[in-house]
Amino acid sequence: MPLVMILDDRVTNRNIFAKLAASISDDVRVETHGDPASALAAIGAPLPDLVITDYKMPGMNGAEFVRHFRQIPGCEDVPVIAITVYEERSFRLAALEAGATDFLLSPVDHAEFLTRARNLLQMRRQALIIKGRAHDLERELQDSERSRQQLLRDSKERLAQVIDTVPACVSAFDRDGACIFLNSRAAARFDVDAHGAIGQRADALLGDEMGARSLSLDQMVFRSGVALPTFEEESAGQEGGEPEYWLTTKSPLRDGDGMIAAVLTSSLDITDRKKAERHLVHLAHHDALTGLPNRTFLQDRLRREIARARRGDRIFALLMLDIDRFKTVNDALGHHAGDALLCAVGERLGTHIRKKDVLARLGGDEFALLLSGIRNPQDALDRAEQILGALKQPFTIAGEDIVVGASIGVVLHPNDGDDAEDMLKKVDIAMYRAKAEGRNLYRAFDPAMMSSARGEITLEAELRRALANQEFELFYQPQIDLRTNRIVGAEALIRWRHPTRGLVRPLDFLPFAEETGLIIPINEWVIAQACSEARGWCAHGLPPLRVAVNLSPVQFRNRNMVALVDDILARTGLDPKRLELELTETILMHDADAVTIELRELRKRGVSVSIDDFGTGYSSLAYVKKFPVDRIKIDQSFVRNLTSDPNDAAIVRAIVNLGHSLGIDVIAEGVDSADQVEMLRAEGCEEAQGFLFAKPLPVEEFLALVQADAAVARSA
Ligand SMILES: Nc1nc2c(ncn2[C@@H]2O[C@@H]3COP(=O)(O)O[C@H]4[C@@H](O)[C@H](n5cnc6c(=O)[nH]c(N)nc65)O[C@@H]4COP(=O)(O)O[C@H]3[C@H]2O)c(=O)[nH]1
Repeated sequence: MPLVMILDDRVTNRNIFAKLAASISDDVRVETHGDPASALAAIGAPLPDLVITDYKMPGMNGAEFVRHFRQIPGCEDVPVIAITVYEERSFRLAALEAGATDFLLSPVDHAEFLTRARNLLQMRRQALIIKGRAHDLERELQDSERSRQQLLRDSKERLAQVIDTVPACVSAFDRDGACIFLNSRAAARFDVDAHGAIGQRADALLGDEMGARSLSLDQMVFRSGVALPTFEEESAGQEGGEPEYWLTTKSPLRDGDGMIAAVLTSSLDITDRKKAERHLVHLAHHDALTGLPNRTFLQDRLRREIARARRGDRIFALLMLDIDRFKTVNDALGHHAGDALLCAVGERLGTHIRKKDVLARLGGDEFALLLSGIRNPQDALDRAEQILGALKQPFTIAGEDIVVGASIGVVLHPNDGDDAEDMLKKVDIAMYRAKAEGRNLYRAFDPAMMSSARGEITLEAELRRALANQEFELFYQPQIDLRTNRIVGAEALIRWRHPTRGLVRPLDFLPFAEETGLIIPINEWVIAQACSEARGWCAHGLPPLRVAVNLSPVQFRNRNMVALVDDILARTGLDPKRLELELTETILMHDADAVTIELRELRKRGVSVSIDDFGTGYSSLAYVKKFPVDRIKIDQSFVRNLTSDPNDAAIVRAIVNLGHSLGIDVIAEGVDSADQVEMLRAEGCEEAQGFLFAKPLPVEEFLALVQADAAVARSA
């Protein structure tokens, strides 16, 4: 039953390590100690098979503890893992010299802890078997009546036979450094003949470096008379191949007089295990899609960076970034394109980091950058600016040029936090703020952001309450026929009359509603309310105006739109011809065939369909042919500079011509000047909507405007 001894002055660590060690196998026994002195005092039969000790402890550090431990009979070759936050060579050397077998860096990665501990326990078991066999042989040597010379020759042969059965390279060298035997594995490893090797020196057999190391360690055994603790060593691979790893034990071999005749070295090839261990550790720390470090890796490096920064006056920064419009690309071009975009973003970010920085993918479209050793806070902001610039350049994905951009949050250590979780939370808040403030920008964390971040947590609850308490209302923005100058329809635009914040605009809560799925009930309310109000307008003696409502991609994906619209039209009694659904290109591109079927059904009922924000999405202009639509809405970004930018004028002309060639009407949105109207009219654009005519208006004001318009029409 293997015994694992845990030594750590912190009770939390002790408990965690004890639990981990106990999970290695059912028969493992675990003993914990809080201070080195009591751990040393408690050592007796049975001896521990593995010791895991903290390095920094009050009273005695890890190196001193190991030194004392090694002096206890039987503990010379018990494997010891030292846990240290120090990566510096000097600490490692001190612990190695004192006899530690291996290291783990604090904070300890659980997967790494388990693999190391499991391997060392297994090695220990094998080492004990080898030791037992060597011991038997030694006894035979001592008991034998034959002459010492004869005895040595016989025993060498027997030793070779026994040792040949051991799954390790085993060799013995005498005091002069000459080989007295090699087992067959060692002979094969060193590419020599086992008999021909007898009498040769270690450096001739093992190569200069390994040979010299082996000889000097043998001398230590000759001098001390005790076995060396098991240690790991690395050797150059055969024929210049990958390096090989060994777990080596060296113990004295005594003759009949009790004199040390030779040193027995057994080396177990652990190369495959090392590789498997590294692979496992790699998998646990990397993202499968991009191959970049993952969140676990980042957290680990962040903790180390904090520990290191505490000891010096270093500052470092953590940047978290989220790809703007990633969801749109994913929805429009599919998951493969989304994956390709993430890999391309990862690669581009990779060209902007230095060797000591860490670039990680945290999941979804979120990446993080740990910038270590920056000189001042401005450095971090400059780097954020550079990254924004780099990500603004288009990516070519699936043959399309895609422009994305990013929102970046920045936190600094020690100013913004002194523990990893806290820093991650704050950088997330800063990034969220960058997103909320318009995307494609960076924001450094500011404590004032904490209160608004908490506000966002309650936003979901508030939106639910708003639905239940009917805090939403619809404003209407008139749509004008440019040929007659009459109001022919209106776009319904949602507003939230918040009990304390006043009137909230849609872009301040709709993106959040999209993320949480609350957009579905909200939009259902919008369609029902718009249909119900429009149905009532005729009672005011108004002409049968068209009413347009915006649909969200989420809503189209999750709902049977035909059934929903049928139900609302039946309930409100609105003539289907008066309802228009505004869709974005994203909705059309996603699952185009299914959307087309639904749109055909809706149009059969008389409902009309328009494409909103036309020209801003990914579809080529010709793509619109595929879809059953009645109207294209030219995005306001093209209308804004229509009279000053020839490119925008050309785009508007192309859209109008396209519409006409397909028999589709065109409406321009965001029209706010008479010059724009003139140009649109000259191009043949049928309708317009914008502040020039009216802003979105509360329903009563809108009705008053339409009544006035109708009066003008009557008097004309
Ligand atoms: N600068 C300028 N702006 C003009 C002008 N004319 C109209 N606008 C604004 O442009 C937006 C037009 O609506 P949209 O493109 O569908 O863009 C809408 C739409 O995408 C979304 N939205 C509004 N209501 C709903 C809704 O009920 N459901 C869904 N799914 N989305 C909605 O929110 C967006 C913003 O709505 P609003 O804030 O009401 O902003 C409106 C409107 O006030 C102009 O001449 N100049």
